[in-house]
Amino acid sequence: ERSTSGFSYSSYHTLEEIHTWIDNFVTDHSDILSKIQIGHSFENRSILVLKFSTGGSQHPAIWIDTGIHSREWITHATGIWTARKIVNEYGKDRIVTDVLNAMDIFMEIVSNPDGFAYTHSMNCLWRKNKSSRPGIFCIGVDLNRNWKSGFGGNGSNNNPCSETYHGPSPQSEPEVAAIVDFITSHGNIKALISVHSYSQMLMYPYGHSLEPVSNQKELYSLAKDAVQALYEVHGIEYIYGSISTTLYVASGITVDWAYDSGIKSFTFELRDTGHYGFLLPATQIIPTAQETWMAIRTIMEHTLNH
Ligand SMILES: CS(=N)(=N)C[C@@H](Cc1ccccc1)C(=O)O
Ligand SMILES: [Zn+2]
Repeated sequence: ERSTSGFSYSSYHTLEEIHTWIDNFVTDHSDILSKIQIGHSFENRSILVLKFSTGGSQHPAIWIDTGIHSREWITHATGIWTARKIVNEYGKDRIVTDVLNAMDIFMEIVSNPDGFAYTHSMNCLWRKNKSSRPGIFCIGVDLNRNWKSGFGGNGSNNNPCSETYHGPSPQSEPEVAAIVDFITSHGNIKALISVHSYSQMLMYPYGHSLEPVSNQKELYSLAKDAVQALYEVHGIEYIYGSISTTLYVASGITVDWAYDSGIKSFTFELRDTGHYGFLLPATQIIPTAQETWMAIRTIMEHTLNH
């Protein structure tokens, strides 16, 4: 009898429900799972990371974050389903078993806990975190513009009332600093996947510049394979390419910082293409998670072998 047996993987959940699920899920799978607190949010909520590990010390690892933009609820739900998929597939699926026998996986499901709580209480379309500073009367920094690479450049905004406000300085936000500190001190993260919604895209750096990254061919080819694996599940079509050429120029973003730190980095924009947008019905959670998993699994396999 799993203590998570009452949890619905086909529903959206509150922060408290997710934190309770994390505790129960770790208890149910304590042989392979542990919970790490990497910091606190601006409003002093715990920032939690799931660690999937079969042992060893400082295994090369893969980082996955969801929910950096709090209104993108499909991403947290996809993260939760993916976490269960990983533990269920270990020992069954050859790729997952090979990956976890050689690598660790770190997954941060609620990467913006203050904003996420706010989407449940006050404003379901809140995107930023909830930081405030003296003399500034608009709240929140865009946690996907607060990273060092290209900080303050085009595709970010220095107006605190903007949805893409980059904050006063790189890593000024505790939610970003916690990830930077964790990944930097770990020192052996090989790949990073940062999950957003919506648009149905799989992208890689750079966002801050139109210039191609040095291993553009590798990332393009992997994105192509991942998008094909995703398509084969439910026939959903993604476009793929570098962020700046596929979507728009955006500066101070997670994946550019990761890439500049020597990490192969990708970012997803999950379903849909705008019909429901951020308010994607819960009936699409499992189909979205199932197809996204096949793309993530493709990226994991490549990371293991390259
Ligand atoms: C709709 S949205 N806010 N997820 C779009 C998201 C696109 C993006 C993702 C990753 C890196 C750069 C840019 C953003 O502007 O932050
Ligand atoms: Zn987003």
